[in-house]
Amino acid sequence: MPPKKKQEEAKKTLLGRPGNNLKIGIVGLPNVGKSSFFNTLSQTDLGKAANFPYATIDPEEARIPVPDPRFDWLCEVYKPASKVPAFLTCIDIAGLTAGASTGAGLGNAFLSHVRAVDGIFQCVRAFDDAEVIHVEGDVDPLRDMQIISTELRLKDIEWVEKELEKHKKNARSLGNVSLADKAKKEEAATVEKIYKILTEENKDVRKGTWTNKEIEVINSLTLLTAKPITYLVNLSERDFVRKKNKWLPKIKAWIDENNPGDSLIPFSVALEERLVTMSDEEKIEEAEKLGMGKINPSALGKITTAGYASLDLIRYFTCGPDEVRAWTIRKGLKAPQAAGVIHSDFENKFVCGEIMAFEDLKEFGSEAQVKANGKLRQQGKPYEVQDGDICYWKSGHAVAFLPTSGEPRGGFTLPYTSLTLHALTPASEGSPAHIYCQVDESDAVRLPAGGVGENGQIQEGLMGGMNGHGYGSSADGEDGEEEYAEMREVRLYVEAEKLQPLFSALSSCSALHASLLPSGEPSSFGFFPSNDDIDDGEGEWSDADEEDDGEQDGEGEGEGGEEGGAGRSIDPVSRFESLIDWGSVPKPLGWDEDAEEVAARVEDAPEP
Ligand SMILES: Nc1ncnc2c1ncn2[C@@H]1O[C@H](COP(=O)(O)OP(=O)(O)OP(=O)(O)O)[C@@H](O)[C@H]1O
Ligand SMILES: [Mg+2]
Repeated sequence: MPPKKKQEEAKKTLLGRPGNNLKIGIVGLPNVGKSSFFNTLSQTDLGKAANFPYATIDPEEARIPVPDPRFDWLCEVYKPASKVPAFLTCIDIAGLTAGASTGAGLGNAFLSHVRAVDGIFQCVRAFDDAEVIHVEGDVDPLRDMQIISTELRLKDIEWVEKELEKHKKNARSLGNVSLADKAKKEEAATVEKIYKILTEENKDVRKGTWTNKEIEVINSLTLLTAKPITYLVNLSERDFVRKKNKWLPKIKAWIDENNPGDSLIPFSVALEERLVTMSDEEKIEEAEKLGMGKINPSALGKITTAGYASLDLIRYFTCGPDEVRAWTIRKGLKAPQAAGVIHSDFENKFVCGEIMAFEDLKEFGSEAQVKANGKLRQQGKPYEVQDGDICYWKSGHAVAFLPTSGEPRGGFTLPYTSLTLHALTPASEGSPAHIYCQVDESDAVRLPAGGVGENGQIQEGLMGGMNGHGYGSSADGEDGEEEYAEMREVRLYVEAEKLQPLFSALSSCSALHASLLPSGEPSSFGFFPSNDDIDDGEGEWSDADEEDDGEQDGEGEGEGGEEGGAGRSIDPVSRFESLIDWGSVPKPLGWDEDAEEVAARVEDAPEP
């Protein structure tokens, strides 16, 4: 018991709005270079190797690709048709003026824009240029930082005061008994604590020490000073190149004193503006000309990477010949929710993920080698996705893990390691009995060519519209055109006499979709004997890779198997067979040559 509790406590709730679709806002006094910085960001082609669509959502909002050498490496290796890196959504916010919290300048409108973002790039002017007017008269980054810090804190104080009032009003009606009242009191205490941090301790809310419960209260208040800040110090090109500026040490000292731990990145908008139209080679040439050495002189990649990390964002990859793509998620997300950023079906019908770490793929060189070294893992719902994971999600109503060609079980092999079973259609005129399955094509390509297992016939694209039907729908809420087509439906046609071994194999699955069951079955999970019914200690998943536990005694020994035998009260094979009138199976349209033998037998079948 105790260790479990400890573990739960170790899991810290994250500050900030929950979700994966987080935005960072560029904040600063007027005329410090925010818009120029935003423009260079939104024009930049940070993942140059990648041919991605970066989208300017509107003039003030842009999705900026976040550079990642791992992504570049994956693109090299998979050579996919489409490459989609991770993005950071950036918003250009109008300048803030002293007194904004009381309505000066754009005042509250400005602050509501800050409230709407999840993190802050604070642009600090440290360049001298008489031509560029400073609203405060002269260049003084410390004063500017103080102004912004003060305005954000004042606004938070005002906001928290209102909240305190509300709690005080309610307090009189609260008792000591009900749990709800107790929770209200706790919440009031937290609001009190937030107030003290801001007023007495003079700290930003994110610099306080909070319990998970307190963080939930903070998150519900969307406080400005709870948002992470990355300080971007805008230098003249000359100062940036020579790495010298009289303000920098002072700015660092100010941060250490006021907001210890926040990151500081010096850059030069003036230089970035010149670099933005150059190719990578030209940028390096330019750096050499400036005496900076053989480097990419731009700081934009560093900035987006820091902003992405400040929001606790990480990425996992999906890789294949069609697409290599990075998916942005919040740190700490479990597998189903992480899969859900691709498609909500992946979350709602989550089955498992086949996951390898990027480092393992890089070390072993190929997926096959990763697998051979036992580093390709099947992960279930509790798995916390790690930065750099390469994932294949499996979803569906239920998945049957069928033996692959190397490891026959119950005498049946298929060219897929897993099938999601949707429906079993009894024979009708013009069509034999078949099972609608959903297969993950990434499974198929990993297995030997040929496609058809020893005993089954898989026909794709046979019966018109419904076969080979892409399972995709909009993958990404924002740009509805991208389809996620990795999963597809196929019909699996099976010779009558081979049906029994197939069902034997299926009988080792933990669950099947309700439509596969005889009508009147109470639940899709109750069809096969549950673990409680059978005394065989079989785990929840039956997987071809799993060690045989003795129950599959027919393994590799051809037809029939012994499933449904000793210890099982239900015989799945006869149940399935009772569903189908195999005697009336006519030759299906377009039955291909591979299936000739099958077709002949089907034709020979006696008329009903
Ligand atoms: N490092 C730099 N060196 C010299 N000039 C710069 C530098 N950075 C920005 N500028 C100049 O400062 C001026 C103001 O920049 P910009 O319009 O981007 O500021 P802003 O912060 O967006 O202002 P506002 O709050 O009014 O929208 C521009 O003329 C820009 O070219
Ligand atoms: Mg601007």
